[in-house]
Amino acid sequence: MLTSSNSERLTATGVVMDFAGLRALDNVSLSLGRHEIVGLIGPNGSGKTTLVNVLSGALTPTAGTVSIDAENVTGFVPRKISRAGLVRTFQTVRLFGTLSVFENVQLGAFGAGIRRAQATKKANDLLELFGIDHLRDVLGDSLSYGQKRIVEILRAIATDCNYLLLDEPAAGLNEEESDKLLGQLSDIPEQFGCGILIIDHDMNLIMRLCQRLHVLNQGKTIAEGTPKQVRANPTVVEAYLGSQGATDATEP
Ligand SMILES: Nc1ncnc2c1ncn2[C@@H]1O[C@H](COP(=O)(O)OP(=O)(O)OP(=O)(O)O)[C@@H](O)[C@H]1O
Repeated sequence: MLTSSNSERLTATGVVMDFAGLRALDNVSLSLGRHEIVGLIGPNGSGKTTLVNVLSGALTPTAGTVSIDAENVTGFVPRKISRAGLVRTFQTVRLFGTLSVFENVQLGAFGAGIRRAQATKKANDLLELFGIDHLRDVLGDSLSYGQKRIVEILRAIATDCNYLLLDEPAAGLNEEESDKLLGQLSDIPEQFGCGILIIDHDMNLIMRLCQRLHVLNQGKTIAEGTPKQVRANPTVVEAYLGSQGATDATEP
């Protein structure tokens, strides 16, 4: 695994997020390099999506800072955050249903200010690389759920982002689709210099895909480490994984 210098990292430091009396995030610090995949896991309501919302500019934290490549971007609106190199996907897929797969991916590049010729090449290359060239002219609305997920991810990569936040990309996928997604995601950091922060409840996917895990419970970080370390952590097993998850999930 390549390592990123400090100036090439997404970093959250001491993030606090309060919602009218509820502390959804309590002093959370996390960092992501451009050449790694980090998993953000924890039980329902532990603050995972809130943290992604803070990182991507949808929420301004009550306290703490977010920086991208050493630039303090705390409180920046999502558009400015994406210009700084961070793009996210959502729990519910947001594709343009009446546009083709190719057009959806190309639009991602246009949105980032990439010119037509280069955007077209980029979309063509990505469809080929991810083995969905045959779906090029299929409309977004006609895709299977798993196909929509991957097109959404390609649309994000087409922006030339350096940090990709994926919120439950495997939700609703069957085992075969989830395995396919694993293969498609695992090369992205090395191939595109784009680090991935992934939230998912599919522990089989998370444990095999991620180099590091960050575990939240009730808004607090309860563990950080490799999948192996996290799986062996009794606090995490008690709060989230349970004995079933701890033994079922495998890593390479
Ligand atoms: N906009 C909001 N207003 C008030 N409370 C909120 C808001 N967004 C989140 N919360 C609360 O903050 C806490 C953390 O929620 P969050 O959605 O971040 O958890 P999560 O770990 O992503 O959960 P899940 O795995 O179910 O998606 C929850 O108690 C939730 O109800």
